[in-house]
Amino acid sequence: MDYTKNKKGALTMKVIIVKNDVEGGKEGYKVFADAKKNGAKTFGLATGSTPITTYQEIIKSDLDFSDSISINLDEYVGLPADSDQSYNYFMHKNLFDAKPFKHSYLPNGRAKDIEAEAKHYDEIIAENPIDLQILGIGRNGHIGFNEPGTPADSTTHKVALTQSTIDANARFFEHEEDVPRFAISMGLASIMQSKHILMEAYGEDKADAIKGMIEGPVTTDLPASLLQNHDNVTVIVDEAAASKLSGKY
Ligand SMILES: N[C@@H]1[C@@H](O)[C@H](O)[C@@H](COP(=O)(O)O)O[C@@H]1O
Repeated sequence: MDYTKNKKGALTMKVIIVKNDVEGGKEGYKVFADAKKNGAKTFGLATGSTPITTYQEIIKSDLDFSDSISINLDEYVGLPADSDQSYNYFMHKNLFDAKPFKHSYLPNGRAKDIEAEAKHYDEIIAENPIDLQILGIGRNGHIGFNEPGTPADSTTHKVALTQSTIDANARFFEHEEDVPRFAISMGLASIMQSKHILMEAYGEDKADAIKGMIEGPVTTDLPASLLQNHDNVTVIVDEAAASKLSGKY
């Protein structure tokens, strides 16, 4: 375990390398438990397969979020209301049904006016500053749905998903053409405002993105690399996702 230096030479990312996602979930749980103990009230949550083991550990525990707020990163745009592919559905199934929060916010991907919804979501984030934000990473280094090239000062916005993300997400859908082409996502600036960021990544197909995030240049071509300029980031990766790192951690 060690720290990596950002461009300013400050110690930033705490990198924890684990055997697999099950071990990672236990470490992730500890980060949530510590945050709660230290008075965190608002938790930024993520979907995807990555945070599931952390959510499972939280569910098994006696952590109580009934006095906490959750704010999710993103949601697909335009899925049918009853879709079991929505991130709203995912969060209920994987966390909220077992561990209800006082209030849980997700962007409304079925809003008529997505721009107005984005503005409303930024107001929610401003009123509830995020104490701990959990993140996964896309194979192209995206965080939330902030694809390469997203401006660093972006707030919540509508996103056209890249083909790489559509392909990666197709595994969750019956047909590739069912994968939504648009989403609404917190922006990079919104994510960077969180007091503490927990990034988790598992598997070899995340190795390039993790290498760029920790050891590459800070560039919006790989949005997660911006995290080098945040002063409180914990990274939990398995050996496969860490396999391309050249520094000692
Ligand atoms: N919007 C989500 C991201 O929040 C997530 O980090 C990424 C990786 O997903 P997975 O964890 O399944 O690899 O997928 C989607 O694009």
